[in-house]
Amino acid sequence: MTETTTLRKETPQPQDERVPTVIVDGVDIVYRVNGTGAGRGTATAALSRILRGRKKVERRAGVRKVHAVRNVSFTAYRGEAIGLIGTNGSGKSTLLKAVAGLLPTENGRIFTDGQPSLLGVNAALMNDLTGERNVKLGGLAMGMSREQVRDRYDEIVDFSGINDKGDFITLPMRTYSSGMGARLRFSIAVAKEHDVLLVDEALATGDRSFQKRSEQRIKELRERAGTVFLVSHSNKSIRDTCDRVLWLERGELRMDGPTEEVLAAYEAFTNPAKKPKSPAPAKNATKGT
Ligand SMILES: Nc1ncnc2c1ncn2[C@@H]1O[C@H](COP(=O)(O)OP(=O)(O)OP(=O)(O)O)[C@@H](O)[C@H]1O
Repeated sequence: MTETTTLRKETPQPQDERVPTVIVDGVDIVYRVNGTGAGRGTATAALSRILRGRKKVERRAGVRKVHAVRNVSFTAYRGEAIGLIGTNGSGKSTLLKAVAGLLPTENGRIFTDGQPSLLGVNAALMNDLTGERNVKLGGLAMGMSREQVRDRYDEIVDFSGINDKGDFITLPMRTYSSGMGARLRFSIAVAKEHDVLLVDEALATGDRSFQKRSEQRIKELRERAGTVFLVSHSNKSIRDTCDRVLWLERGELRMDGPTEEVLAAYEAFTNPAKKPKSPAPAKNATKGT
């Protein structure tokens, strides 16, 4: 189970002492996918899963396991912006959801300081309500008071740029393009200060000027002592926003270090043609992945 606990030390620490905000300790995450076993999806099958041992039921029902995150450990500190990179299906979103407390861990533990907030491009706003109603309800849902929402409303709408091309904020969200919807979700989420903010690809959806504003906002959030995690396939966004990068591949943590160092290794991995010239590998050498 994901645990939330206070990590601040009781005794006063020197100013430059780093304060851990997220500790991920030997974490494995496994999805279970129902296969072709009889009765799958029925109420009876669900009841029998509860009543019988998990392993036996899994075998009978043809449950397949997907081991999405494997023995991952790291510590994040207050004030850090950490990029999560890796090829498709490497476990980035899964790890982020687990840090947010939305997925249980199979092994290992996750400790967080404060309540992490996960901002994904699919974060739920209500399509039939106007942008205006969504800003208000979204703000309240994040724990802002009515006054705070009222005070910040114009700022949120301006930041989103939704009204740049006309009065769209009073139209239902279903009339927005996917980029506009993502921008509004991001703008609502960053209106509040977060202890730990988890951003899943949100930056990649906006246009360049929105990306610039988002990067600036992430920097401000960091300066106000939060920790930001950013999952992105845009190496440029990661470079512009993060000072540390975790590289996941096939669920394993391949590298954890300064942005430039990790990105250089990742770029060499994803685009070997660009690798700096090195001596030709010996014939029959095993290819690493
Ligand atoms: N709900 C799910 N049920 C079963 N398997 C899942 C589920 N979600 C993800 N997976 C599997 O877990 C693995 C990691 O997926 P995840 O979405 O975390 O990767 P990712 O690095 O975020 O990928 P991408 O860059 O494509 O968004 C993949 O093999 C994927 O198929």
